[in-house]
Amino acid sequence: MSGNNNIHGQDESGRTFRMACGPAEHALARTLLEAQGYAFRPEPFSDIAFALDAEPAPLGGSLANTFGLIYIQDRSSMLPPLMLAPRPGEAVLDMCASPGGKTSLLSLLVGPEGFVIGNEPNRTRLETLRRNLHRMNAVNAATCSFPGEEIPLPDGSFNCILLDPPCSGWGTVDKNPNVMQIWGAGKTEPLEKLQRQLLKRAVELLAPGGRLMYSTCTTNPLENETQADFALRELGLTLDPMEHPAGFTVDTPTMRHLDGVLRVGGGNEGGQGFFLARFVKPGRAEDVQPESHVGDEMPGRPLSAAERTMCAEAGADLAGLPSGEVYRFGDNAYFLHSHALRIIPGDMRWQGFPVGRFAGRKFKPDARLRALLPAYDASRYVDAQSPDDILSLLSGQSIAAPSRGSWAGLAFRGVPLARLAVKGTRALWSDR
Ligand SMILES: C[S@@+](CC[C@H](N)C(=O)[O-])C[C@H]1O[C@@H](n2cnc3c(N)ncnc32)[C@H](O)[C@@H]1O
Repeated sequence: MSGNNNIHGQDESGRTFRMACGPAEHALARTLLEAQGYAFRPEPFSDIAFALDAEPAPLGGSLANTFGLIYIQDRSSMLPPLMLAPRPGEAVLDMCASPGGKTSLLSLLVGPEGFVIGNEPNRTRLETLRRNLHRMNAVNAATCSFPGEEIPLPDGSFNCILLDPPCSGWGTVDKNPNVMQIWGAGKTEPLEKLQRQLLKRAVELLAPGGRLMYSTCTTNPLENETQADFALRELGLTLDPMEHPAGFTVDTPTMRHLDGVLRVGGGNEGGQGFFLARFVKPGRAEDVQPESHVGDEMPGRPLSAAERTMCAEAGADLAGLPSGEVYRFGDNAYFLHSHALRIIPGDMRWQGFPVGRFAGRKFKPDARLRALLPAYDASRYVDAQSPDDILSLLSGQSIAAPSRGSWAGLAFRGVPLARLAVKGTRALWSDR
Protein backbone atom coordinates (compact mmCIF):
# COMPACT_ATOMS: atom_id res chain seq x y z
CA MET A 1 0.00 0.00 0.00
CA SER A 2 1.30 3.46 -0.74
CA GLY A 3 1.19 6.05 2.03
CA ASN A 4 -1.57 7.89 0.13
CA ASN A 5 -4.11 5.08 0.33
CA ASN A 6 -6.88 4.76 2.87
CA ILE A 7 -7.74 1.34 4.28
CA HIS A 8 -9.94 0.55 1.29
CA GLY A 9 -7.08 1.14 -1.12
CA GLN A 10 -8.79 4.35 -2.35
CA ASP A 11 -6.30 6.95 -3.44
CA GLU A 12 -6.73 10.23 -1.58
CA SER A 13 -3.85 12.14 -3.09
CA GLY A 14 -5.69 13.41 -6.18
CA ARG A 15 -2.93 11.81 -8.22
CA THR A 16 -3.35 11.89 -11.96
CA PHE A 17 -1.58 10.34 -14.90
CA ARG A 18 -1.97 10.27 -18.63
CA MET A 19 -1.29 7.95 -21.47
CA ALA A 20 2.26 8.39 -22.75
CA CYS A 21 1.79 6.08 -25.73
CA GLY A 22 -0.15 6.33 -28.96
CA PRO A 23 -3.76 5.10 -29.28
CA ALA A 24 -2.63 1.68 -30.57
CA GLU A 25 -1.06 0.98 -27.15
CA HIS A 26 -3.72 2.40 -24.85
CA ALA A 27 -5.28 -1.04 -24.36
CA LEU A 28 -1.86 -2.46 -23.39
CA ALA A 29 -1.36 0.32 -20.82
CA ARG A 30 -4.82 -0.25 -19.33
CA THR A 31 -4.44 -4.03 -19.22
CA LEU A 32 -1.08 -3.78 -17.49
CA LEU A 33 -2.41 -1.28 -14.94
CA GLU A 34 -5.52 -3.33 -14.22
CA ALA A 35 -3.52 -6.56 -13.97
CA GLN A 36 -1.45 -4.86 -11.23
CA GLY A 37 -4.57 -3.75 -9.35
CA TYR A 38 -4.71 -0.04 -10.22
CA ALA A 39 -8.12 1.56 -10.57
CA PHE A 40 -8.62 4.87 -12.33
CA ARG A 41 -11.29 6.99 -13.94
CA PRO A 42 -11.19 9.34 -16.94
CA GLU A 43 -10.68 13.05 -16.39
CA PRO A 44 -13.26 15.26 -18.12
CA PHE A 45 -10.80 17.52 -19.95
CA SER A 46 -8.96 14.92 -22.04
CA ASP A 47 -9.56 11.31 -23.03
CA ILE A 48 -5.92 10.42 -22.29
CA ALA A 49 -5.95 11.81 -18.71
CA PHE A 50 -6.96 9.75 -15.66
CA ALA A 51 -7.39 10.18 -11.91
CA LEU A 52 -6.19 7.37 -9.72
CA ASP A 53 -8.78 5.64 -7.51
CA ALA A 54 -6.69 2.78 -6.13
CA GLU A 55 -2.92 2.52 -5.96
CA PRO A 56 -1.93 -0.87 -4.50
CA ALA A 57 1.77 0.06 -4.86
CA PRO A 58 3.38 3.38 -5.91
CA LEU A 59 2.36 4.05 -9.50
CA GLY A 60 5.95 5.06 -10.35
CA GLY A 61 6.99 1.42 -9.96
CA SER A 62 4.14 0.01 -12.08
CA LEU A 63 4.99 -1.85 -15.28
CA ALA A 64 2.98 0.63 -17.34
CA ASN A 65 5.18 3.42 -16.00
CA THR A 66 8.42 1.42 -16.19
CA PHE A 67 7.83 0.80 -19.89
CA GLY A 68 6.84 4.42 -20.52
CA LEU A 69 3.22 3.70 -21.44
CA ILE A 70 1.96 6.25 -18.91
CA TYR A 71 3.33 9.43 -17.30
CA ILE A 72 2.44 10.61 -13.81
CA GLN A 73 1.53 14.26 -14.20
CA ASP A 74 -0.38 16.92 -12.33
CA ARG A 75 -3.70 17.58 -14.10
CA SER A 76 -3.11 21.35 -14.48
CA SER A 77 0.32 20.64 -15.91
CA MET A 78 -1.25 18.72 -18.80
CA LEU A 79 -3.17 21.79 -19.93
CA PRO A 80 -0.45 23.87 -21.69
CA PRO A 81 0.25 21.23 -24.40
CA LEU A 82 -3.44 20.28 -24.64
CA MET A 83 -4.53 23.91 -25.06
CA LEU A 84 -1.66 24.71 -27.44
CA ALA A 85 -3.15 21.78 -29.39
CA PRO A 86 -0.53 21.35 -32.10
CA ARG A 87 -1.89 19.54 -35.14
CA PRO A 88 -0.68 16.07 -36.14
CA GLY A 89 2.43 16.45 -38.27
CA GLU A 90 3.43 19.89 -36.90
CA ALA A 91 6.86 20.75 -35.49
CA VAL A 92 6.91 22.22 -31.98
CA LEU A 93 9.59 23.86 -29.86
CA ASP A 94 9.48 23.45 -26.07
CA MET A 95 11.87 26.15 -24.85
CA CYS A 96 12.17 25.11 -21.15
CA ALA A 97 11.61 21.40 -21.23
CA SER A 98 12.89 19.34 -18.28
CA PRO A 99 11.69 17.01 -16.83
CA GLY A 100 9.74 16.63 -20.07
CA GLY A 101 6.14 16.05 -19.01
CA LYS A 102 4.98 18.66 -21.49
CA THR A 103 7.53 17.78 -24.20
CA SER A 104 6.36 14.18 -24.24
CA LEU A 105 2.70 15.20 -24.30
CA LEU A 106 3.46 17.47 -27.27
CA SER A 107 5.20 14.53 -28.98
CA LEU A 108 1.99 12.50 -28.59
CA LEU A 109 -0.26 15.27 -29.86
CA VAL A 110 1.74 15.84 -33.06
CA GLY A 111 1.96 12.08 -33.70
CA PRO A 112 4.88 10.23 -35.29
CA GLU A 113 5.03 12.49 -38.36
CA GLY A 114 5.15 15.58 -36.16
CA PHE A 115 8.21 16.59 -34.18
CA VAL A 116 9.13 18.27 -30.91
CA ILE A 117 12.47 19.64 -29.79
CA GLY A 118 12.88 20.08 -26.05
CA ASN A 119 15.46 22.62 -24.90
CA GLU A 120 16.98 22.50 -21.41
CA PRO A 121 20.10 24.48 -20.45
CA ASN A 122 20.77 22.75 -17.11
CA ARG A 123 22.97 19.68 -17.75
CA THR A 124 21.57 17.59 -14.91
CA ARG A 125 18.01 18.41 -15.85
CA LEU A 126 18.83 17.74 -19.51
CA GLU A 127 19.79 14.16 -18.55
CA THR A 128 16.45 13.78 -16.75
CA LEU A 129 14.62 15.09 -19.82
CA ARG A 130 16.46 12.64 -22.09
CA ARG A 131 15.81 9.71 -19.73
CA ASN A 132 12.10 10.50 -19.59
CA LEU A 133 11.72 10.93 -23.36
CA HIS A 134 13.63 7.69 -23.85
CA ARG A 135 11.46 5.76 -21.39
CA MET A 136 8.33 7.09 -23.10
CA ASN A 137 9.54 6.03 -26.55
CA ALA A 138 9.19 9.59 -27.84
CA VAL A 139 11.02 8.81 -31.10
CA ASN A 140 9.74 12.01 -32.72
CA ALA A 141 11.48 14.11 -30.05
CA ALA A 142 14.96 15.61 -29.96
CA THR A 143 16.78 17.68 -27.35
CA CYS A 144 19.16 20.63 -27.21
CA SER A 145 20.74 22.62 -24.42
CA PHE A 146 20.91 26.42 -24.62
CA PRO A 147 19.75 29.35 -22.57
CA GLY A 148 16.31 29.69 -24.17
CA GLU A 149 16.83 33.39 -24.83
CA GLU A 150 19.77 32.48 -27.11
CA ILE A 151 18.58 29.29 -28.85
CA PRO A 152 20.39 29.30 -32.22
CA LEU A 153 17.45 27.86 -34.16
CA PRO A 154 16.42 29.82 -37.27
CA ASP A 155 13.98 32.67 -36.70
CA GLY A 156 10.44 31.97 -37.88
CA SER A 157 10.94 28.20 -37.93
CA PHE A 158 8.11 26.97 -35.67
CA ASN A 159 4.33 27.14 -36.01
CA CYS A 160 3.91 26.14 -32.37
CA ILE A 161 6.03 27.05 -29.35
CA LEU A 162 5.56 26.23 -25.70
CA LEU A 163 7.24 28.56 -23.22
CA ASP A 164 6.96 27.14 -19.69
CA PRO A 165 9.73 29.22 -18.10
CA PRO A 166 11.32 29.12 -14.65
CA CYS A 167 8.86 30.75 -12.27
CA SER A 168 8.33 31.27 -8.55
CA GLY A 169 6.14 28.12 -8.35
CA TRP A 170 3.57 29.65 -5.97
CA GLY A 171 1.00 27.30 -7.49
CA THR A 172 2.91 24.31 -6.11
CA VAL A 173 3.13 25.57 -2.52
CA ASP A 174 1.02 22.66 -1.19
CA LYS A 175 3.69 20.21 -2.37
CA ASN A 176 6.74 22.51 -2.04
CA PRO A 177 6.24 24.77 1.01
CA ASN A 178 9.73 26.30 0.64
CA VAL A 179 8.89 28.13 -2.62
CA MET A 180 7.69 31.14 -0.65
CA GLN A 181 11.03 31.39 1.19
CA ILE A 182 13.00 31.30 -2.06
CA TRP A 183 10.73 33.29 -4.38
CA GLY A 184 8.37 35.14 -2.05
CA ALA A 185 6.62 38.39 -2.94
CA GLY A 186 9.15 41.10 -3.85
CA LYS A 187 11.85 38.56 -4.78
CA THR A 188 10.67 37.56 -8.26
CA GLU A 189 12.26 40.36 -10.33
CA PRO A 190 15.09 38.15 -11.77
CA LEU A 191 12.51 35.60 -12.90
CA GLU A 192 10.33 38.27 -14.46
CA LYS A 193 13.31 39.61 -16.41
CA LEU A 194 14.23 36.14 -17.71
CA GLN A 195 10.60 35.43 -18.64
CA ARG A 196 10.51 38.61 -20.76
CA GLN A 197 13.78 37.68 -22.50
CA LEU A 198 12.41 34.21 -23.24
CA LEU A 199 9.15 35.67 -24.56
CA LYS A 200 11.12 37.95 -26.87
CA ARG A 201 13.13 35.04 -28.31
CA ALA A 202 9.98 32.91 -28.61
CA VAL A 203 8.38 35.57 -30.80
CA GLU A 204 11.44 35.63 -33.09
CA LEU A 205 11.41 31.84 -33.42
CA LEU A 206 7.69 31.74 -34.18
CA ALA A 207 6.53 31.67 -37.81
CA PRO A 208 4.00 34.34 -38.86
CA GLY A 209 0.56 32.99 -37.99
CA GLY A 210 2.15 30.63 -35.43
CA ARG A 211 0.87 30.00 -31.89
CA LEU A 212 2.72 30.52 -28.62
CA MET A 213 1.61 29.09 -25.28
CA TYR A 214 3.05 30.86 -22.22
CA SER A 215 2.45 28.93 -19.00
CA THR A 216 3.62 29.10 -15.40
CA CYS A 217 2.88 27.20 -12.21
CA THR A 218 2.67 30.40 -10.19
CA THR A 219 -0.24 32.58 -9.12
CA ASN A 220 1.97 35.71 -9.09
CA PRO A 221 0.37 38.33 -11.42
CA LEU A 222 3.81 39.87 -12.11
CA GLU A 223 4.89 36.61 -13.79
CA ASN A 224 1.49 36.04 -15.40
CA GLU A 225 -0.84 38.84 -16.45
CA THR A 226 1.97 41.44 -16.47
CA GLN A 227 3.99 39.25 -18.84
CA ALA A 228 0.98 38.55 -21.07
CA ASP A 229 0.37 42.30 -21.23
CA PHE A 230 4.06 42.83 -22.15
CA ALA A 231 3.72 40.27 -24.98
CA LEU A 232 0.71 42.15 -26.39
CA ARG A 233 2.07 45.68 -26.00
CA GLU A 234 5.80 45.26 -26.64
CA LEU A 235 6.09 42.14 -28.79
CA GLY A 236 3.15 42.62 -31.13
CA LEU A 237 1.42 39.32 -30.31
CA THR A 238 -2.35 38.90 -30.39
CA LEU A 239 -4.20 37.10 -27.60
CA ASP A 240 -5.85 33.84 -28.68
CA PRO A 241 -8.61 33.35 -26.07
CA MET A 242 -9.12 29.83 -24.70
CA GLU A 243 -12.29 27.98 -23.75
CA HIS A 244 -12.51 26.85 -20.13
CA PRO A 245 -11.32 23.25 -19.86
CA ALA A 246 -13.91 20.85 -18.40
CA GLY A 247 -13.34 19.93 -14.75
CA PHE A 248 -11.35 23.04 -13.80
CA THR A 249 -12.32 26.08 -11.79
CA VAL A 250 -11.07 29.09 -13.77
CA ASP A 251 -10.37 32.30 -11.87
CA THR A 252 -10.77 35.77 -13.33
CA PRO A 253 -7.51 37.28 -14.61
CA THR A 254 -6.15 40.26 -12.70
CA MET A 255 -6.26 42.45 -15.85
CA ARG A 256 -9.62 42.93 -17.56
CA HIS A 257 -8.32 43.10 -21.13
CA LEU A 258 -6.82 39.60 -20.79
CA ASP A 259 -10.11 37.73 -21.11
CA GLY A 260 -9.32 34.26 -22.42
CA VAL A 261 -6.14 33.61 -20.45
CA LEU A 262 -6.58 30.84 -17.88
CA ARG A 263 -5.86 30.85 -14.16
CA VAL A 264 -6.60 27.33 -12.93
CA GLY A 265 -6.08 25.22 -9.83
CA GLY A 266 -7.79 27.55 -7.41
CA GLY A 267 -10.79 25.23 -6.85
CA ASN A 268 -10.95 22.04 -4.82
CA GLU A 269 -10.72 19.73 -7.85
CA GLY A 270 -6.99 19.17 -7.24
CA GLY A 271 -4.09 20.18 -9.45
CA GLN A 272 -1.49 22.90 -9.09
CA GLY A 273 -2.15 26.56 -9.64
CA PHE A 274 -1.33 27.29 -13.29
CA PHE A 275 -1.53 30.28 -15.58
CA LEU A 276 -1.86 29.92 -19.36
CA ALA A 277 -1.89 32.55 -22.08
CA ARG A 278 -2.09 31.62 -25.75
CA PHE A 279 -0.95 34.07 -28.42
CA VAL A 280 -0.82 34.28 -32.21
CA LYS A 281 1.93 36.02 -34.15
CA PRO A 282 0.36 38.23 -36.80
CA GLY A 283 1.04 37.39 -40.43
CA ARG A 284 0.57 34.42 -42.71
CA ALA A 285 2.90 31.43 -42.75
CA GLU A 286 2.63 31.21 -46.57
CA ASP A 287 4.29 34.63 -46.87
CA VAL A 288 7.60 33.23 -45.62
CA GLN A 289 9.60 30.51 -47.34
CA PRO A 290 11.43 28.67 -44.53
CA GLU A 291 15.03 27.73 -45.24
CA SER A 292 15.73 23.97 -45.39
CA HIS A 293 18.75 22.47 -43.64
CA VAL A 294 18.45 19.03 -45.25
CA GLY A 295 21.92 18.10 -46.50
CA ASP A 296 23.79 20.36 -44.03
CA GLU A 297 27.03 18.80 -42.89
CA MET A 298 26.80 17.18 -39.44
CA PRO A 299 29.26 15.34 -37.20
CA GLY A 300 27.53 11.96 -37.76
CA ARG A 301 26.49 10.15 -40.96
CA PRO A 302 23.51 8.09 -42.16
CA LEU A 303 23.82 4.32 -41.68
CA SER A 304 25.54 2.46 -44.49
CA ALA A 305 23.80 -0.43 -46.29
CA ALA A 306 25.98 -2.87 -44.28
CA GLU A 307 24.92 -1.24 -41.01
CA ARG A 308 21.26 -1.42 -42.01
CA THR A 309 21.76 -5.14 -42.63
CA MET A 310 23.24 -5.47 -39.11
CA CYS A 311 20.08 -3.81 -37.77
CA ALA A 312 17.87 -6.27 -39.66
CA GLU A 313 19.97 -9.21 -38.36
CA ALA A 314 19.44 -7.94 -34.82
CA GLY A 315 15.66 -7.93 -35.37
CA ALA A 316 15.45 -4.13 -35.44
CA ASP A 317 12.82 -3.07 -37.95
CA LEU A 318 13.88 0.45 -38.99
CA ALA A 319 10.68 0.75 -41.05
CA GLY A 320 8.82 1.16 -37.75
CA LEU A 321 10.35 4.65 -37.31
CA PRO A 322 8.66 7.83 -38.61
CA SER A 323 10.10 9.63 -41.65
CA GLY A 324 13.71 10.60 -41.05
CA GLU A 325 17.15 8.96 -40.96
CA VAL A 326 19.10 6.82 -38.53
CA TYR A 327 22.56 8.38 -38.11
CA ARG A 328 25.67 6.90 -36.59
CA PHE A 329 27.69 9.06 -34.16
CA GLY A 330 30.68 7.00 -33.00
CA ASP A 331 29.20 3.64 -31.98
CA ASN A 332 25.80 5.11 -31.15
CA ALA A 333 22.82 5.26 -33.48
CA TYR A 334 20.23 8.04 -33.26
CA PHE A 335 17.01 8.58 -35.12
CA LEU A 336 16.83 12.08 -36.63
CA HIS A 337 13.30 13.09 -37.57
CA SER A 338 12.75 14.58 -41.04
CA HIS A 339 11.43 17.82 -39.46
CA ALA A 340 14.65 18.05 -37.43
CA LEU A 341 16.80 17.61 -40.52
CA ARG A 342 14.81 20.36 -42.24
CA ILE A 343 14.71 22.88 -39.37
CA ILE A 344 17.95 22.46 -37.42
CA PRO A 345 21.16 23.93 -38.86
CA GLY A 346 23.95 21.34 -39.24
CA ASP A 347 26.32 23.29 -36.98
CA MET A 348 23.92 23.46 -34.03
CA ARG A 349 24.45 20.95 -31.21
CA TRP A 350 21.43 18.75 -30.55
CA GLN A 351 20.58 15.10 -30.00
CA GLY A 352 18.10 12.87 -31.82
CA PHE A 353 16.43 9.81 -30.31
CA PRO A 354 18.86 7.00 -29.28
CA VAL A 355 17.94 3.72 -30.99
CA GLY A 356 20.88 1.46 -30.14
CA ARG A 357 24.63 0.99 -30.56
CA PHE A 358 27.10 -0.88 -32.69
CA ALA A 359 29.47 -3.34 -31.02
CA GLY A 360 31.91 -4.67 -33.64
CA ARG A 361 29.86 -6.23 -36.45
CA LYS A 362 26.68 -6.33 -34.37
CA PHE A 363 23.90 -3.85 -33.73
CA LYS A 364 22.35 -3.81 -30.24
CA PRO A 365 18.91 -2.22 -30.49
CA ASP A 366 17.54 -0.39 -27.50
CA ALA A 367 15.62 -2.90 -25.35
CA ARG A 368 12.75 -0.47 -24.64
CA LEU A 369 12.21 0.90 -28.13
CA ARG A 370 8.92 -0.56 -29.29
CA ALA A 371 9.04 1.20 -32.69
CA LEU A 372 11.83 -1.20 -33.71
CA LEU A 373 10.02 -4.37 -32.60
CA PRO A 374 8.71 -6.64 -35.34
CA ALA A 375 5.03 -7.66 -35.16
CA TYR A 376 4.12 -10.28 -32.55
CA ASP A 377 5.01 -13.80 -33.58
CA ALA A 378 4.88 -16.68 -31.08
CA SER A 379 8.12 -18.13 -32.43
CA ARG A 380 10.08 -14.94 -31.57
CA TYR A 381 8.29 -13.61 -28.49
CA VAL A 382 8.13 -14.61 -24.85
CA ASP A 383 4.46 -14.00 -24.13
CA ALA A 384 4.01 -13.03 -20.47
CA GLN A 385 0.54 -13.75 -19.13
CA SER A 386 0.91 -12.09 -15.74
CA PRO A 387 2.77 -9.03 -14.40
CA ASP A 388 4.80 -11.41 -12.20
CA ASP A 389 6.33 -13.04 -15.30
CA ILE A 390 7.65 -9.63 -16.36
CA LEU A 391 8.73 -8.61 -12.86
CA SER A 392 10.82 -11.77 -12.52
CA LEU A 393 12.57 -10.97 -15.82
CA LEU A 394 13.23 -7.38 -14.67
CA SER A 395 14.70 -8.72 -11.43
CA GLY A 396 17.29 -10.73 -13.40
CA GLN A 397 15.66 -14.17 -13.83
CA SER A 398 15.95 -15.76 -17.26
CA ILE A 399 13.29 -17.68 -19.13
CA ALA A 400 13.38 -20.31 -21.92
CA ALA A 401 13.97 -18.49 -25.22
CA PRO A 402 11.29 -19.12 -27.86
CA SER A 403 13.98 -19.69 -30.50
CA ARG A 404 17.73 -19.43 -31.04
CA GLY A 405 19.34 -16.18 -32.18
CA SER A 406 20.51 -13.04 -30.42
CA TRP A 407 17.13 -11.62 -29.38
CA ALA A 408 13.57 -12.40 -28.40
CA GLY A 409 10.62 -10.09 -28.03
CA LEU A 410 8.80 -9.67 -24.74
CA ALA A 411 5.03 -9.40 -25.11
CA PHE A 412 2.24 -9.02 -22.59
CA ARG A 413 -0.72 -11.20 -23.62
CA GLY A 414 0.29 -11.06 -27.26
CA VAL A 415 1.19 -7.35 -27.46
CA PRO A 416 4.88 -6.40 -27.98
CA LEU A 417 6.39 -4.58 -25.01
CA ALA A 418 10.19 -4.78 -25.14
CA ARG A 419 13.18 -6.76 -26.34
CA LEU A 420 15.10 -9.47 -24.47
CA ALA A 421 18.66 -10.68 -25.05
CA VAL A 422 19.11 -14.38 -25.80
CA LYS A 423 22.10 -16.30 -24.43
CA GLY A 424 22.08 -19.90 -25.61
CA THR A 425 18.62 -21.23 -24.85
CA ARG A 426 17.67 -18.55 -22.29
CA ALA A 427 16.14 -15.10 -22.74
CA LEU A 428 16.82 -12.31 -20.25
CA TRP A 429 16.21 -8.59 -19.69
CA SER A 430 19.21 -6.47 -20.64
CA ASP A 431 18.76 -2.75 -21.19
CA ARG A 432 22.44 -1.76 -21.33
C1 LIG B 1 9.01 25.14 -15.14
S1 LIG B 1 10.37 24.18 -15.55
C2 LIG B 1 9.86 23.34 -17.00
C3 LIG B 1 8.94 22.17 -16.76
C4 LIG B 1 8.67 21.40 -18.02
N1 LIG B 1 8.11 22.24 -19.05
C5 LIG B 1 7.75 20.19 -17.78
O1 LIG B 1 6.55 20.35 -17.88
O2 LIG B 1 8.25 19.09 -17.50
C6 LIG B 1 11.49 25.37 -16.19
C7 LIG B 1 12.75 24.79 -16.78
O3 LIG B 1 13.47 25.85 -17.41
C8 LIG B 1 14.84 25.60 -17.25
N2 LIG B 1 15.56 26.89 -17.46
C9 LIG B 1 16.23 27.65 -16.56
N3 LIG B 1 16.75 28.73 -17.16
C10 LIG B 1 16.41 28.65 -18.47
C11 LIG B 1 16.70 29.44 -19.61
N4 LIG B 1 17.42 30.55 -19.53
N5 LIG B 1 16.22 29.03 -20.80
C12 LIG B 1 15.50 27.90 -20.92
N6 LIG B 1 15.20 27.11 -19.87
C13 LIG B 1 15.66 27.48 -18.66
C14 LIG B 1 14.95 25.06 -15.85
O4 LIG B 1 16.17 24.36 -15.68
C15 LIG B 1 13.71 24.17 -15.77
O5 LIG B 1 14.04 22.85 -16.14
